[in-house]
Amino acid sequence: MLKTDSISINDQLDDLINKMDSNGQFISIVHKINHVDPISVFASRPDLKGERYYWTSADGQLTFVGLGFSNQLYSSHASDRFTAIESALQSQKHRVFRSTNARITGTGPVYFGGFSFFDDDHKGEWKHFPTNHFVLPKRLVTVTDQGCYLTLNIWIDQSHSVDEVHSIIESEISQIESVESYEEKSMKQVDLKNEMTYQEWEQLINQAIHEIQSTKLDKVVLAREIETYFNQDIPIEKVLKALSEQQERSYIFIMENDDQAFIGATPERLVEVHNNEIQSACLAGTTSRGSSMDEDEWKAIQLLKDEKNLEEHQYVVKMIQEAISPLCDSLRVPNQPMIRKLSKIQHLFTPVTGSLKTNVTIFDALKQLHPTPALGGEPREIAMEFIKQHEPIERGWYAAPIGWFDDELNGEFAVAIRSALITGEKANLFAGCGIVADSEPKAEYEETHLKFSPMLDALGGHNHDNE
Ligand SMILES: C=C(O[C@@H]1C=C(C(=O)O)C=C[C@H]1O)C(=O)O
Ligand SMILES: [Mg+2]
Repeated sequence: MLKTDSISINDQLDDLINKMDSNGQFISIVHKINHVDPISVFASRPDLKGERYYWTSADGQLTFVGLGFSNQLYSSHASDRFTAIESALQSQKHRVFRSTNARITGTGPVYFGGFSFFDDDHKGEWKHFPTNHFVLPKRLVTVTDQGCYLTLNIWIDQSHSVDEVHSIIESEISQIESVESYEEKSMKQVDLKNEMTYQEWEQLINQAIHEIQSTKLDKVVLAREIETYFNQDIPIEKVLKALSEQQERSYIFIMENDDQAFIGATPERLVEVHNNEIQSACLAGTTSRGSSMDEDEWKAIQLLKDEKNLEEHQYVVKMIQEAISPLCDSLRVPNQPMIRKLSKIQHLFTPVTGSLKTNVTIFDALKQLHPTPALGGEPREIAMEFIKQHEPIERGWYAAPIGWFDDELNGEFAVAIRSALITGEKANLFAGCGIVADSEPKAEYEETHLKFSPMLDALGGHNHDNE
């Protein structure tokens, strides 16, 4: 029997089923399980392909695997895609049962998903990633420093017996605890297309620079896309494993919807809220890693004093500070950026921390923050218009907020960069960079090249464009 310290879950369930109204409701049963390997858990259910989610926080302390959808939140045509999700959540009532007395972050009714970059619906490549979409996984495995947990989110009504629910719990636990280690599969890239030639890129960047010099536009982030084809359906587990091994200090994510998967390893936190404490991050300004420790350090020092990169960075700091301060009782922003080193690249980084005013939620913060000038530009509206008019790709969920939240509105969102949309044998990769008055098309092109490389490496692909 599943026991809490005082009364068993069975007694509590019995009570709930007896008193429940005829509509039924979601219940969330949280149980501590033996240690499991999250990638193997993800790979263990190919039958649930199209309904699997994966998330590791950038500090590596929290990993989620979601298998099967129990509930979905979305609202097409909402004027405000962020508040619409918060309202949809409020209309759900969840009841949580725990087999330990502790309330562990990331267990219970946790929703995963994201928003599109622009607020209008898209029709092209991103058919299964609408303006907003969140799922409550049927099975959620949470791996933390304190142990592993299985949450089962199931819908019950008066027709369920306690014994039925109990046997579901037992069989799910034993299935998860007995998953076999994931064995890697191999595949080969067969083709790679650049959606834009270098000449088209150069023209686009020159046009942006011209607007920056002659209008109110200060900065605009422009992206390009490459499309790669493989000799078989891309085994997403393989890409996940490679990203997990190769990318440090990054959020590793997979969101599967129907026959598409959005995957990436992004270093950029947009917002985290935990018990009223808020954290955001300014990440903009880029250089490569050095081939020796000395060269690496030299590049970092150059980046810290490079006017053009500092300008790119400063727009982000100023805007995030202005966006969050009305939501906070207190806010801390260091006045100098530091360096954030990733496997192939280093960035200028300024952390932002604060205490939220009462009744302000993570959705309020998302609404204010997206898109920051690290992904959109400055001023926001002019930059967004420029992107819409001139960038020849569909952004979909690229560079948009993705993440999770729970029933107490704690959660974390990252911006979905260093990412790819996978559809069968095809992977569409995205990479962009901040254009300011002193930008040079060639250097910015090389910067996008660097930003593609972690995802291309994880796929086992290669880029021909500046070889
Ligand atoms: C837009 C991307 O990255 C953003 C742009 C950066 C820059 O131009 O220096 C750095 C980090 C990110 O905020 C991307 O990786 O696609
Ligand atoms: Mg840049």
